[in-house]
Amino acid sequence: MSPVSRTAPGPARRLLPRAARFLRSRRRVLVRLGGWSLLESAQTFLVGYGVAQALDRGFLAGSTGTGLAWLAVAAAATVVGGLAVRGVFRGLADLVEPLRDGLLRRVVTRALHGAVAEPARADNSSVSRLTHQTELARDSFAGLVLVLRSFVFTAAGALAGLASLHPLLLLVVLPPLVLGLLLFTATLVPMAARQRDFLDADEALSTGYGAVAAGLRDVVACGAERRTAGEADALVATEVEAARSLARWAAARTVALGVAGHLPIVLLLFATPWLLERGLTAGALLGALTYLTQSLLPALRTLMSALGAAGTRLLVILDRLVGEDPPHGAPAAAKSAAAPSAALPAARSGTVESAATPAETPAPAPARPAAGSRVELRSVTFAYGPGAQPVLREVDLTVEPGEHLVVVGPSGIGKSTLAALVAGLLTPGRGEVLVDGAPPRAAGRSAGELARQRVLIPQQAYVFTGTLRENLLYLCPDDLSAGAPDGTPGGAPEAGPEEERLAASVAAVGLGPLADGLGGLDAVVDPAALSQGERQLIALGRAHLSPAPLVLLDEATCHLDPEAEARAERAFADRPGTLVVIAHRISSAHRADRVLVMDGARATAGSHRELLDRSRLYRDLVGRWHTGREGRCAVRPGRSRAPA
Ligand SMILES: Nc1ncnc2c1ncn2[C@@H]1O[C@H](COP(=O)(O)OP(=O)(O)OP(=O)(O)O)[C@@H](O)[C@H]1O
Repeated sequence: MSPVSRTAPGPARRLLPRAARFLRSRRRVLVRLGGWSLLESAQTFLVGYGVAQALDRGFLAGSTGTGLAWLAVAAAATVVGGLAVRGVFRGLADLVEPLRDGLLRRVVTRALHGAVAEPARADNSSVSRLTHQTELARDSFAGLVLVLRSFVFTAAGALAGLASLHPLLLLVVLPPLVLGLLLFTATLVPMAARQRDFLDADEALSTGYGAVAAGLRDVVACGAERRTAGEADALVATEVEAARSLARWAAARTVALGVAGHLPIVLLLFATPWLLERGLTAGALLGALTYLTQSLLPALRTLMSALGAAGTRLLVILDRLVGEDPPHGAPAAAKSAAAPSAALPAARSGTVESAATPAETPAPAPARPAAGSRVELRSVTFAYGPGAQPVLREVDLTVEPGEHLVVVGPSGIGKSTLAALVAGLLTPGRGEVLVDGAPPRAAGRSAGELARQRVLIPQQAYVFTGTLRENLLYLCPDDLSAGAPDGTPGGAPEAGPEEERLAASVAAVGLGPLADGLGGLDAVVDPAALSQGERQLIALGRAHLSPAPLVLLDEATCHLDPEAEARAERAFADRPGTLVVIAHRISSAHRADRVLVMDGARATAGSHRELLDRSRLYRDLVGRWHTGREGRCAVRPGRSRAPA
């Protein structure tokens, strides 16, 4: 029924021995619960029996007093039932809390063992197991004990009552009841399997989306959008199919509920003339209906829905908490869900083409940037929402190929927005942005081609777990990244012109000491262990090596000290290509061919000297920078738009 169903021994069979052990060790609690529950049987019996006697011996026999007395018996039975419930709840805690404690102990032990075995690998799912899943298990178990026990004792009381009123009543009521119960029982195991499939598919989907979200920059930068979307679609389709399959079994369960829960009443009414002919009294008929409608069938319905929902949930959760230890907490399907990121290692190692779909295969690109791109903004207006004030209004700008432009302006004026527009991450509301005569996101241009056309390094530099070499060659074509003799990307290469270029870029941006400290280019980098400045150096090295003729540095050196920043910027100025720097320090402006001052609606361009004469805002900014009131990274979480 489902493509994700299993043939391995089901969770029920795996858990049964443990459940039996758990219950055996709590015999006394069970006996106490049984004792209180017997009172519930008595209550059920007395309610139906009292109603029948009230009618036959009292009201129909002309003795109102007797009738009322029997009704009083039925009412008293209800009070006794209340006492029984109180006792049951007391006993319940003694059964349920040990289960929860045991589960918690097991989860903590497993998490600690996992952490000791693999310290670098955090098992975050333990938190969910410790809190949400153990609570769910406890609540579901408590609900099931209550409902199951109540059904057994209520059914015993009701069936005894029916038999005492007229044995033939059992003949009418029992067959549909048993048939419905059998049907229901038959759905239990497949339903649990479907529930498990659904949970697995759901976990796989969220793991998959998590992986995609974490690797979005890689996906966009490497042109793997279609492939990633295809993999995400497959995960969604699996979950849809699992949900459909679950719904089909839920429908089968509804049929079982109809047979067991409604057919006995219909049959009883249908068989009434036949029963009356065989000595059934009106009181007994009313008593039988009371048993069915007030006790037996409500208990059955509660049992079925509780077993259906809480039961299957409990089975699945318990299996997860106490079942076989998965390699490190993740279910099999969840691991396969990491599939979208499978595209990433190839992409990360620099083989951009290997990550792109055939339709998106980028055209061969020069290994070194050409003279540079020409960037034009023609009357560009951009706002972040339909009703929002434009951040840029009617901005015109031309950056010539090979030019080095520095953009300055007060915080929040739109400098990063400008960079994102040029990089093609945003599209202007009005006007046009052209890079070498075409919009960066021109129709037909793949993400891979876009990555070869320009590099944008934001403040929050992106470094991934992999070797330093892989990080640096991430945006390079194959000729440089496939340096290993066997062509294995990222392998230890032989010295050659490409290796020299790699070394030259490392030296140019000032990455040498960091590379040495890490253990060389083939040392594995742990992003979390790097400082922000170190991450920026690696991202700068990556941009420097890329063949893109346009480099956009959006405060990409803000965590470097002034000397390191100057060195990195010099490296980019010396690199062929067009360079646009969103300035972090005014010293950047001194090094530029031209400076663009953004001032709300206006943007003025000129050399540093010219702007000191012409722009009051520029003079202010220079003054502020010199007095040290500017120059910190203004990272705003959640606003990063740029793949590095
Ligand atoms: N994703 C976004 N959604 C809505 N508004 C945004 C978004 N990103 C930026 N803005 C707003 O657009 C304006 C310009 O932001 P932008 O980041 O381009 O300025 P900036 O000059 O680069 O600032 P800073 O120097 O502080 O980095 C700001 O008012 C900012 O709050």
